[in-house]
Amino acid sequence: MTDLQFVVHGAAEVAAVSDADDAGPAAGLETIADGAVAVVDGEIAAVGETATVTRDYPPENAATAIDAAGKTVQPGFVDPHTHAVFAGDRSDEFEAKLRGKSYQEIMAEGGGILRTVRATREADTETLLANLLDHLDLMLAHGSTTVEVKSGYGLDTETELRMLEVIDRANERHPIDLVATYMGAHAVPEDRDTDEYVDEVVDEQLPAVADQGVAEFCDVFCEEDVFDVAQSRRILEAGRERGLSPKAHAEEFVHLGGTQLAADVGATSADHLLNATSDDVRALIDAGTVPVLLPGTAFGLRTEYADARGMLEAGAPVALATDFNPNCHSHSMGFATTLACVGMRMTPAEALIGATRNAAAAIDRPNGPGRLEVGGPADLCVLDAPSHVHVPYSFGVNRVETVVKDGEVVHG
Ligand SMILES: N=CN[C@@H](CCC(=O)O)C(=O)O
Ligand SMILES: [Zn+2]
Repeated sequence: MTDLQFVVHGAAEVAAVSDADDAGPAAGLETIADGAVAVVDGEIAAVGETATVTRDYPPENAATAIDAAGKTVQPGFVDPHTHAVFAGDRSDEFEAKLRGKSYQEIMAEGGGILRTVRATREADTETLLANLLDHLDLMLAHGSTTVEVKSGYGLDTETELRMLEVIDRANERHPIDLVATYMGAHAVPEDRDTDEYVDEVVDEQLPAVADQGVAEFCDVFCEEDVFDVAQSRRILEAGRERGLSPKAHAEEFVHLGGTQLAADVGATSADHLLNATSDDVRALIDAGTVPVLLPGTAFGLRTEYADARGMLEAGAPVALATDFNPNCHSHSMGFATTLACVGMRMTPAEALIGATRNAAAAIDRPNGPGRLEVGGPADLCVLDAPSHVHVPYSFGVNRVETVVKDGEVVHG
């Protein structure tokens, strides 16, 4: 006996995302007018026109039914790049940047990441957990149902482990599925030699993280005046030997070679890519490494955006993320899609695919979240808007009305 858990019906549009049968950046998106979705035992049992779906799955038999007249049903967003565990407030740096200070100048003065490191080390674990849960509540309200979270504001074994423990505990009690990334190589701690710190990451932090089994990925900030390509390679290879899949922050401020490195080490994703070249993009495609673009970061720093169009036209599965962190204070994947469209000339359909299915690929979830298809997990949003286009179109407004995780209403 199966339980009809949830039916949403009469939707102006169901934006069904699945694997792409054809080539093309938005392939795999099917929009169904007067659509419906039925969920049985946490899995999507039917997607299609309301008349067809409700014949087999009558809403009156469902534990929960939503009449979605005038509304859109789409997959829950997958946010594959955040730094959401931290303490402290850097809103004054936002003002300093508006007055003309650069991110690197702030960092060189001991602000930026290192300032958040000081605040995070001083914060107790319960405070870090409460902060993360607050951020996750906002992300859920904006339609994210799976979120990657990095450590990297500890930069010592004890605090890095505490951050990862906080992610693990939040994952236990929050509806959002969390994916943990260890990023001890997010910055070089104050008054430390970089090579010595890389030794610590490789010989002390990584083994401790791997022993605890609290992270799936290992990330590194491969950037001028942070970790160079050789240091980044050492860390990512050491992580891989200990079972952590590589990721890299690459070509954010200068072109250093982090993208080629990500491809070389078989990274799951290479992120930022503001200064990546077409050869870099080719290397990512050949290696099966997903490019993750973070348009909120470029927007907040008032820099050029990454070349999303060039990547899409080369055939890359461009993913989008918020990059939520104290320097990029947006919890909203919807806003990321607006910036992707307006700032990077992606279409709303490409942005939806980038924020769902491609984003799931960027955290190595190729068959689960970020899709709305029969047999997939019932993670979806109902938008108070008549089509998926209204998400990027309605900038500054959250169109997410209801969020469903595993067939249960968890928001709205
Ligand atoms: N660029 C490096 N790391 C973060 C910023 C972290 C911070 O400034 O606190 C990012 O991906 O944007
Ligand atoms: Zn980042």
